Amino acid sequence: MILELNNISKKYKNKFALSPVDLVINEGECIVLCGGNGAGKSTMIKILTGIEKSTTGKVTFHSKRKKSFAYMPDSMNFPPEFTPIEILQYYGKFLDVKKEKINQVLEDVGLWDKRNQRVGGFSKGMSQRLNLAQCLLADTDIYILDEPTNGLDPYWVIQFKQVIQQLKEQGKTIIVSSHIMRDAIEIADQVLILFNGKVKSFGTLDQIYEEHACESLEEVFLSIHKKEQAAG
Ligand SMILES: Nc1ncnc2c1ncn2[C@@H]1O[C@H](COP(=O)(O)OP(=O)(O)OP(=O)(O)O)[C@@H](O)[C@H]1O
Repeated sequence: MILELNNISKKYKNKFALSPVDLVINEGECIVLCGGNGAGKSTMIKILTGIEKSTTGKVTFHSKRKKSFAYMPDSMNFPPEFTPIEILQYYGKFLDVKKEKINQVLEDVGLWDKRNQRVGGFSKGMSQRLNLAQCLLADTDIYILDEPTNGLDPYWVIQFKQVIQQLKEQGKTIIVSSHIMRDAIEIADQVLILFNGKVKSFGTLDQIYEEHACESLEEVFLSIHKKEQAAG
């Protein structure tokens, strides 16, 4: 196991954004946190990364590295007057990253040709790819990505999935949040389904389909939705 959540919960005022959850994540797996708007995906990610303090419980990283995870937030406001290369060099200094790695990451996210352009003129998708690039700079065991495919066009969604595949081949652990079920189907080893701050399922797609007697994630979501509505 590389990451452990024990009795993690988050309450804002009187409402649970995340009801208490225990979770074990194994090394080398890609976990997709799936759920609709307000399900608790970002809350869980923020607790994992330490951005938010949990109301109860403890997160334990079992990585032996100094930097135990890299993080891609759902959006980043990069200083508009800087260029991708300047921004990645800045991050690279803290991470002790070599120039070659910065160049490689810029290639991987398709920003090599734009490396000297000011990011103030970037589209949402280009900024999101730079956001992914800053996350990929770190050589670490766990990559935590919050809605990484947001704003990406279909070509870059496919490229993103290839980047994830490469990380998996290197034995990295990846935690991705997404409300796009196709993302989960294509990249997840295990899917965690959140609904109204509650973990409704955690397992492989086959396990989840069996548990809910469904044949697709869409059906699983509809079935959870119906049950929750019926329960009031
Ligand atoms: N800082 C906050 N203060 C109060 N409530 C919050 C705060 N952050 C999140 N919430 C609430 O917690 C719940 C879960 O929100 P969260 O952002 O984790 O959902 P999400 O699954 O990431 O949704 P989305 O796909 O819409 O981004 C929501 O009801 C949200 O309104």
